[in-house]
Formats: sequence, C-alpha cells, structure tokens
Amino acid sequence: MHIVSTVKDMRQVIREVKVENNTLGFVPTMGYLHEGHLSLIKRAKLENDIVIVSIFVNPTQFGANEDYDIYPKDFKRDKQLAETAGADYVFYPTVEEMYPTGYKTSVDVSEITDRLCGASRPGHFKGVTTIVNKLFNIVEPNRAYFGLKDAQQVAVIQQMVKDLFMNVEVIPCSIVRESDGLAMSSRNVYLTQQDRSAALILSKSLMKAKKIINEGERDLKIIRNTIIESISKEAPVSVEYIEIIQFPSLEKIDILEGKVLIALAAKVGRVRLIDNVILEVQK
Ligand SMILES: Nc1ncnc2c1ncn2[C@@H]1O[C@H](COP(=O)(O)OP(=O)(O)OP(=O)(O)O)[C@@H](O)[C@H]1O
Ligand SMILES: CC(C)(CO)[C@@H](O)C(=O)[O-]
Ligand code: BAL
Repeated sequence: MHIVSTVKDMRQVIREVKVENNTLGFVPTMGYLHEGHLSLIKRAKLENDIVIVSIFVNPTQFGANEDYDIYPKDFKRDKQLAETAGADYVFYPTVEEMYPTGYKTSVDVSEITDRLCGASRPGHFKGVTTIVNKLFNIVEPNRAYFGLKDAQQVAVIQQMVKDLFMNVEVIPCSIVRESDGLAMSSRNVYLTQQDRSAALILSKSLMKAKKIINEGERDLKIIRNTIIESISKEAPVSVEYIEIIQFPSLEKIDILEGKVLIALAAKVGRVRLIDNVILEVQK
C-alpha cells in the first residue's frame, strides 16, 4: 500500500492506474479508522480493481465551537488497518494542500442541507460537499463508498453528484454497530465509561421504534414520542433532533409509507452522536 500526500502525486497515480482500464473505488474518511470504515474499504475492494482511501480531517465542515482541534488521530494505526482491509493507496494531504492560500470556491447543495445535522451544524454540509468535490476531482473514482450512519450526508452527496453531472456512482453502505448496538463512530472514543453505557439508548430507542412500526404502528407522533420517552429517561443524554422523513429525498412526511429514515442526533455528556434506521414501510 502506498501513501500519497500531494494532489500532483495522486493525479500521477490515477493516470497510471487508469491506463490499464482499472476501476477505482474511493473511500473518503477523516481517519481514526474503525470497523465501519473498514467495511467500506472491504466492499470497495470487492467491487473495484484499485481502492483509494483518503484520510483528511476537513476543517471547513467543523463549526467554530466543534471538535476540529481535538478530533482523534492515529495515522500509524490507520495505515495498518487500511492496508489489511484492502486499500491500495491512502491519500493523506495537509490542510494547505487541499485549501491553498487564496482558494475561493465552495460547493453548496441547498434545502436538504438546512435540516437535521445541517440545522444544528450551519455550514457543515457546504464543507462536506466542497471537500468531497475536490477529492472526486483528484481521484476521479468510478465508485465512492459512504456509510449510512451519516444518512443525510449520503443524500446530500447523491444530490450533488446528480445536479453537477458528476461521473461517479455513490454507493451507500450499511451501518456497522458494536455488538451491543452502538453505532461505530470515531467520536465514541471521547465517551467516558458511564456515557458509553448511556449512549446505548440511542440505538435501543431506534430499534424500539422499528419494532412498533413492524408490529403495525403508523402514527408518527406515537413513534416519535416512543423514542423521546425512552431517551429522556437516560441521563446524561439530551436529544438535538429526532426526524422521521422520506429517504433519500429527506422530505417531510404525513403518512408513514415507502422508504423512511428515522434519524437522531444527541449529546451524550459532551459528545455529539448520530444514529438512524431506514425502513421500507407498507401503508
Ligand atoms: N458505523 C459506521 N458504519 C458504516 N459506515 C460508517 C460508520 N461510521 C462511519 N462510517 C462512514 O465512514 C465514512 C467516514 O466517516 P468519518 O471518518 O467521519 O467517521 P465517523 O466514525 O463517522 O466519525 P464521526 O462519527 O466522528 O463523524 C463516512 O462515509 C461515514 O458514514
Ligand atoms: C465524507 C467526509 C470524509 C468528508 O470530509 C466526512 O464528512 C466523513 O468522514 O463522513
Ligand atoms: N462523519 C461526519 C463527519 C463530521 O462529523 O464532521
């Protein structure tokens, strides 16, 4: 596995691997890899000749009071994990490389970025779509793999790819969970032991909602309240949002039907976590 840190060198690699008509699978990450990331890399390896993983903590998607400065990092460990999972190249640029002095261009998807995480993290998705666009322009992948843990991110990137006629297939990948149900996240490392136990209520409440829907419940208020009630019993968890919406349009719904996303964000102690389930609901 090779580490590449400049745009120029990455482009040279892409030119070389494309000569032989290899297909390219791309997995963008912010590093501190876990089984969630590795599942994306493994899938990319199964479906493509060459797999490129990027590791870049993108400053423009963090708000001023967020955790950019303390975001967990362990490049040595990431390298080993990425290689074992099947990565051929890791693109590991500096902030200066991705945002050279004087850059002026951003990419912004409207409307669907105003809700859910976009409402609580203003400017977040503009940072995400800008960096993903830059990365796509450098790597020129055939397929790009994104986790459904960030379901809104998947919807936003699909919209960007469609609107800008980008020549890449976005592949949404299932959420990988710890054995007790907690969605894997690099930020789980911030949780104290007590908060780690409390955080379990997020996946548990989503599973409870899924269960009552499977048993026939269709009242959106009842479903939402079921989630809120179970979470509110669990200190120190405070809900930021719970949304039941259509996926991937992220449109509001009055009737529970079709592909439905139940997404939530919550603070567990000082750590902000997200989780969701996507259900296919018959009326
Ligand atoms: N548990 C998971 N299952 C599947 N994919 C995941 C999981 N966690 C992250 N991913 C995906 O990995 C890619 C890189 O995500 P990122 O590096 O931000 O990791 P993360 O664990 O989501 O970090 P954080 O939760 O701190 O934002 C994204 O497409 C994300 O959706
Ligand atoms: C897609 C991404 C790598 C862009 O920085 C990031 O938002 C993430 O890790 O999900
Ligand atoms: N996985 C989303 C990256 C972020 O929280 O900024």
